[in-house]
Amino acid sequence: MQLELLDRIRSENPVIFNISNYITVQDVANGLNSIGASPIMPSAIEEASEMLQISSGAAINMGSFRSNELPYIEKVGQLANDLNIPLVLDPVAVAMPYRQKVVTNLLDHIHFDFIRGNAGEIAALAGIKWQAKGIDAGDGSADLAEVAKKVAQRYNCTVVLSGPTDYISDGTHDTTVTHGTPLFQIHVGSGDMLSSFIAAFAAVSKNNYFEAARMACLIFATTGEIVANELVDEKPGSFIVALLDKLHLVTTKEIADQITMED
Ligand SMILES: Nc1ncnc2c1ncn2[C@@H]1O[C@H](COP(=O)(O)OP(=O)(O)OP(=O)(O)O)[C@@H](O)[C@H]1O
Ligand SMILES: Cc1ncsc1CCO
Ligand SMILES: [Mg+2]
Repeated sequence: MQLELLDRIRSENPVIFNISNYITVQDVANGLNSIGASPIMPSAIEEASEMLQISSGAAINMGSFRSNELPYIEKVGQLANDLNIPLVLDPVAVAMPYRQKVVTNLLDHIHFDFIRGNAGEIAALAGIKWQAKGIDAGDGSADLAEVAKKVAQRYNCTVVLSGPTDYISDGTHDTTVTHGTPLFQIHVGSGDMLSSFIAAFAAVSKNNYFEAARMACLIFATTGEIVANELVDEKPGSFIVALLDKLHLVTTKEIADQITMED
């Protein structure tokens, strides 16, 4: 278990390029900053190349794209592939038909090293029956480990299917992260933060992308769990502030202690 990837993010301070959604962009930027990475969120196609050349990871979030931005999104994906920069896709609400068409077209032209979504989103990409609900996971009865594995094999990448349990698969290896707190669900953008964190962990992982995904999930979920244990009531506003603070301060020892306490 490479918890030291957290220390490596803090010492290397990798630049992480993001196409974010406009709803949660500030949480994603502050989350990356808190963990020790350096976020950048450009929008002009003319500067995509120079911005990617200074980046060590990239995340594309499909939460609020406009159709006229699709050429920019494709260009960023192609450049990240050409430059060998680890690339994460967050296919927000991809069970909706128009988004499904756009995202599957993107996946046909660009190689994403990671896909991170909730159960409704990853089930939609797997073509498995599931009652998705907009940006939320929705309901269904599929075997989520199998759903994650199917998408990983279909797109030759590492998949993170997040939720109360995170299922991680690269098509060959599978694991789960069982830490976290339900408070993540009452803060819109927790998943968007996790997707950008995967890019930051991948940036310092020396190409061990399965471990990068596992450590991003474990450290994010466990930090949230530590914060939630200190909150008296269910307070979404206080949670995000305390989470950003703790992402900056948490040590690998605290994470190790929290997971051995439960495991
Ligand atoms: N009920 C829960 N208990 C524990 N952890 C949870 C729970 N629900 C979500 N999480 C954690 O929240 C984080 C975000 O995952 P989630 O599946 O909620 O993303 P999402 O649905 O894409 O969110 P959003 O659309 O708001 O960005 C993950 O780290 C996951 O482990
Ligand atoms: C609320 C919302 N709508 C599109 S994206 C988004 C944020 C969660 O990804
Ligand atoms: Mg989401």
